[in-house]
Amino acid sequence: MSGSIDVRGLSRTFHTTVRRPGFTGALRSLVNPERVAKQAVCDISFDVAPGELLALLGPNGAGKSTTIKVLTGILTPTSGTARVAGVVPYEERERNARNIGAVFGQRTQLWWDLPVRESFAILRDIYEVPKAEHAARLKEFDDLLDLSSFWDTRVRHLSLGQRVRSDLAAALLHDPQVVFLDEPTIGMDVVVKEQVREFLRHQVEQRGRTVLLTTHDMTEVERLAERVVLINHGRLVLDGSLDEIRRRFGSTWQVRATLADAHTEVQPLPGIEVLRHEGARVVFGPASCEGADAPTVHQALKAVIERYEVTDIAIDEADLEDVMRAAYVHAEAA
Ligand SMILES: Nc1ncnc2c1ncn2[C@@H]1O[C@H](COP(=O)(O)OP(=O)(O)OP(=O)(O)O)[C@@H](O)[C@H]1O
Repeated sequence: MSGSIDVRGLSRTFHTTVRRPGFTGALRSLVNPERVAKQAVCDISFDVAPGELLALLGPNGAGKSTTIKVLTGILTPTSGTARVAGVVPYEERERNARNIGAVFGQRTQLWWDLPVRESFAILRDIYEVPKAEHAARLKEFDDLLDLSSFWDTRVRHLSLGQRVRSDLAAALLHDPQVVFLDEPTIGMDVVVKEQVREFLRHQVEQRGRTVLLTTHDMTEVERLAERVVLINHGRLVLDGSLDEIRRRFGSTWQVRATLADAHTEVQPLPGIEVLRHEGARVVFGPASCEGADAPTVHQALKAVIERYEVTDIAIDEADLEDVMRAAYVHAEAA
């Protein structure tokens, strides 16, 4: 389907040669190489609807980049299938390249020794974008990303933030339906990060582009994504909206209460534990971080106020960083 991503039972194994230590080890490795298999992605399935922004999350080495490399046609899967805008990326790389744009935050697809604007012109010719359309799009991107202040500079002299903004523009100049972004704002300052996020929001909300994003930045996830897919050790462990994930793993709240009478005997409440108790100060938390019975922070607040006479009460809600940490811990234990 136009603009959609469809991944079914995708697996990718890498075979590498282990280098034995020392000089004799190196010689033995040369004569009798020891091969090990690493399953980077294992039987994952998910889809992204046209016009949706999905965040693909997971700890280091989880298999996110490998997945993106398959979807951009750089890698062939060991088994399973992938379709991007109706095209099998690793079978029809050129056709896929016309439908997609990709930014790998750590690398550039621009010509190192050319000024940015010349790289844009080369890409215009490669993708056969009409001149007027190219100029109009460049103007639109300049308004959002402030490119003209540095687009006559050679790529090798750009700062990281300038380079990634240029890469983003370059990836989208041929107006692809699907955009892959692998840690696009890594190492950027907060102002540039926000500029890039605003640009991406525009691409999704105004231009209806489909975006698959990997990031370790939870603020980015919170600002941009409605749905996330979490992978761990190459396996998909979670696929849901941010709201669902918060409901499931976000019960790491604490309710801090000051009791009117410091001698009150404090007992746990249904689904609520006493985490700390010193004189009049009591900290309550969820008895379990999962399950349908775990009370929400608001239910806990109500329960504490109904049960105890308090002179002061405050809540600390879990932020997305805590929620994802709980989800990772759950994935690790599964
Ligand atoms: N070309 C390769 N050859 C051998 N192993 C590889 C290759 N590429 C990736 N791997 C391994 O596959 C696993 C998944 O790597 P991948 O780069 O997909 O993870 P990631 O989720 O993107 O991690 P990060 O968040 O650190 O970027 C890792 O264990 C990695 O070492």
